[in-house]
Amino acid sequence: MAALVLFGGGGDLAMRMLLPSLYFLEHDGLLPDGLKVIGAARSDETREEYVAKVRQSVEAKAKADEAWSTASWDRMAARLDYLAVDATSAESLKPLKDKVGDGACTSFLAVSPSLYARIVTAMRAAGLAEADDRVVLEKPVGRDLETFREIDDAVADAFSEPQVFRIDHYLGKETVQNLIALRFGNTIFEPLWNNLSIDHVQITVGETVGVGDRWPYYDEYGALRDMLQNHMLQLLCLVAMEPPSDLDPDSVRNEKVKVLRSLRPVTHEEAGRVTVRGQYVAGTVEGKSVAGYDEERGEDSDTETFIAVRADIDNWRWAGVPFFMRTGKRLPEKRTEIVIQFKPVPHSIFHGGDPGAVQANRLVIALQPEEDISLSVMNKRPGLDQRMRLQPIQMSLSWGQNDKSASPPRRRIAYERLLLDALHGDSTLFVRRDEAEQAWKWVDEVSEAWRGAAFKPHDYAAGTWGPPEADYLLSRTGRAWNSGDA
Ligand SMILES: NC(=O)C1=CN([C@@H]2O[C@H](COP(=O)(O)OP(=O)(O)OC[C@H]3O[C@@H](n4cnc5c(N)ncnc54)[C@H](OP(=O)(O)O)[C@@H]3O)[C@@H](O)[C@H]2O)C=CC1
Ligand SMILES: O=C1O[C@H](COP(=O)(O)O)[C@@H](O)[C@H](O)[C@H]1O
Repeated sequence: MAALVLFGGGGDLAMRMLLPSLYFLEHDGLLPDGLKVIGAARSDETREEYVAKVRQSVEAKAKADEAWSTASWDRMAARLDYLAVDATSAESLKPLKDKVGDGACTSFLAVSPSLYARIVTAMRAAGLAEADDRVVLEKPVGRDLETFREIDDAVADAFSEPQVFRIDHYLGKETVQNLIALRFGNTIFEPLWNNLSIDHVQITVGETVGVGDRWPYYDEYGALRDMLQNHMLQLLCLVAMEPPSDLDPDSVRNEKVKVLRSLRPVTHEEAGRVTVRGQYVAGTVEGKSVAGYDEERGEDSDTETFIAVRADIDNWRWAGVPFFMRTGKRLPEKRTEIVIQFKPVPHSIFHGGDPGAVQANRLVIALQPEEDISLSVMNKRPGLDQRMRLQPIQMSLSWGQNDKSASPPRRRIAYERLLLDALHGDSTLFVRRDEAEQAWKWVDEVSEAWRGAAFKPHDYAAGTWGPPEADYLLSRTGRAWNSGDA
């Protein structure tokens, strides 16, 4: 790969995530030899101004991670270039093509998705969509199945599917990949990974941040389209998919598509029972008073900033196993986790005295704030009690737990893995067109089921775990969300 072009190279995503990721890859000697990195946006800046801006952002992040080295930065700076372009105009992109030269080019569209169709059309006319070139698209592509198809048709006119890399940055997170290792690199879990042993699955993505200045985008999308359509359904797929025959992109993605196709549609009649919408009002988060969503936006809105859903997967493995998902802004904690709740023992021999003496096993795959995989198992409480007493203990299955002397590897930005894979042409951790279509189809059904006043979002105070209805979603089935205390 000769060049990586960052359209929107001066924007928030590029400055906070992409360029620091490229620096870390450079620091670890992982960038391809000779790769040029070209920022491209409309702002009229010189190369020197752009490089200085990038340095500021990268240095702060690298120093915080104790990975700053001027030698690494000098190598990275030598690759950097900038060109002022209007990426929607083929004429404007011609000088960019000259800068890229004849080698293969990967273009990352870190711009508003509303520009994607026009940009890829212009790229094609400017010679930036040749057979060896690739394009990386940020989510959300479209707002529903129809708009996804409109944009993706334009992409498909310029690039063939193997050249298209649709990013879902959750797939670049280390623990998400570790889930694949856990499931398919061990024999002990797979025989239990079905409706005979698993009671239910929970996926929580809790954020303390509010929507703030992002409301022009967010108000049109809401939590359903911003988080559930992509990150959360991807996590669900990785938990629920059948073992692929290998790790080839199509083998993995074929299995994920099968899961998405097996999701039971949410009907208008069922929506009140299996979905909960919420919107934060003023409250307190991490000790600070914060405004409600409507106040941030400046007028009333029916956009949900919280969603909880019960999804059912209609296939042999998962029949009768609900997947509960919830995500929201202004929740009490930044906590992202997958909980696999196993069934209780069929008959307890440990009775009397201890209420709930035998607790069912629980596998918690934590992605944030810490990465960890832990399994709760029952253990004898030490002592000479006449009746044997049990207690749950947490077995950590994470890296480094057995070697306390080893310092853990730096926690990588999810984009490091994904940028590297895109540069190498490996699309295993990227979303294929039919996968995105299936996810939109299910999400469109949910959105359609919400028609009518009954489905306006419930208020929840900022700093709480959403409206009480989200707890009823589980409690009415005799279950409860993981409190995260264990
Ligand atoms: N920020 C984040 O954390 C996340 C962002 N995303 C997605 O990433 C994408 C970018 O988001 P974000 O960085 O926040 O957005 P910003 O608004 O911060 O940046 C957009 C960039 O696009 C450039 N731009 C706009 N129009 C053109 C044009 N016609 N030609 C060339 N460049 C143009 C702007 O620069 P200029 O005005 O100089 O042209 C700017 O650099 C979006 O798709 C977003 O949904 C996804 C997940 C997280
Ligand atoms: O894509 C998005 O993700 C972030 C959450 O990402 P995380 O890696 O910090 O969990 C979310 O805040 C944002 O609204 C959404 O667009």
